[in-house]
Amino acid sequence: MVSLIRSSFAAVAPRSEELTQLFYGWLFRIAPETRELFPVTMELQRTRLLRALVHVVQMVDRPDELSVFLRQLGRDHRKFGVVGEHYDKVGEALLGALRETAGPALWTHEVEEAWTGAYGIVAQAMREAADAERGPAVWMARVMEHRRISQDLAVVRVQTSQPVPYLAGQYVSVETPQRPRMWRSMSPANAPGPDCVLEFHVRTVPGGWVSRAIVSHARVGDVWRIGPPMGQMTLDPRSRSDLLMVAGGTGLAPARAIIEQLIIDGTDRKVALFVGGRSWADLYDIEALRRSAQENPWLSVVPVVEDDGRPHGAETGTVGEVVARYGAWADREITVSGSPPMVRATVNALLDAGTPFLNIHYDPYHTD
Ligand SMILES: NC(=O)C1=CN([C@@H]2O[C@H](COP(=O)(O)OP(=O)(O)OC[C@H]3O[C@@H](n4cnc5c(N)ncnc54)[C@H](O)[C@@H]3O)[C@@H](O)[C@H]2O)C=CC1
Repeated sequence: MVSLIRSSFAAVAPRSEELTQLFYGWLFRIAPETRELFPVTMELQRTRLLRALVHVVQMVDRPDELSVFLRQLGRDHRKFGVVGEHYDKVGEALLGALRETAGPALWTHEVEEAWTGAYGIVAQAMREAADAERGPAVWMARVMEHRRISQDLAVVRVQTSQPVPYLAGQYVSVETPQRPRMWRSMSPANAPGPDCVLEFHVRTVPGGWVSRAIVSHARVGDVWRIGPPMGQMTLDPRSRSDLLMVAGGTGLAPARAIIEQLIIDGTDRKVALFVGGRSWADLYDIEALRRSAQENPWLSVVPVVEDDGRPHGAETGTVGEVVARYGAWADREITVSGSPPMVRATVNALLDAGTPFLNIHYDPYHTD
């Protein structure tokens, strides 16, 4: 089943635009009521289905991780008001769109059976997790601070009335009043605490409807909706290994949350944090990080910039290149967070340096 899914998906992937248009067209035809679950403009939404599909296909031979991801996704979809029968309609639309995009030569009976079986497993895992969940589908959060760090970057702190049950390093989805129904992933930059405060670091991304609205227009008093925690880039409570964290830009947020958690736990694990920016000005939190390294001898912080950073004591290059120059870090548990190209480049540089793949943790994280 795995190889049939992979090979047929590889064949339709170059026509992803056609596939997603067909899928949504099909879905809204057979289940018109689902249209109102999506934003008014579908432009950005289209790529999201495909990304989720790619992610599932990539993990299909790693059932444990896939199952955690699907259960989180199922719980997350409760916030949309997704109900059981929507899963059947989505399956029908997905298979129909795949069949039409693939064409009869590729879409054999065996391929159809493989996809039907795989979709059944995915939908069942999501539904079961959603049905079993007793906690809230969303948390209401009030913006209590909006600090504009630069033209394109803001730090926003929100407070929920109930604790959001996340672990340091995880991310949540967020919806703001400026952009209804446009949910975006964001990693809290702080460890969970009794004050129910979550801190987010938001940089405007090109064409970023939500990120620009947050940086420029979010106000104290706004009420955001927060979805349940997602992601597997968390501390393994059984592990005693030292850590290496590689963070690019605002990908610093989850690394910062993990460091805060280690401080709370009174760790004795050594932690090396490589924090990258394109230029020195991008390393918006470097002073606080350096102070933290002075106070906590187990923490070392290495700033990395792409342009010549020597005057500031920064290393030069992309953060992945620089970290791999130090060797394989084979005895460390490793987290990588940042833009998808940065994560890809960093993981590849580490693998080339000889790092065991299983030591590297990262999440499928997109902000658009
Ligand atoms: N859990 C996670 O993984 C999180 C990810 N993010 C993501 O992090 C990103 C941060 O973006 P910005 O702050 O604009 O930082 P940025 O895109 O300017 O990247 C800064 C760092 O990443 C490296 N980098 C960027 N593109 C690269 C490439 N193609 N190959 C190799 N290295 C590359 C740069 O050399 C620099 O060290 C956003 O895409 C955001 O969605 C943010 C929070 C959490």
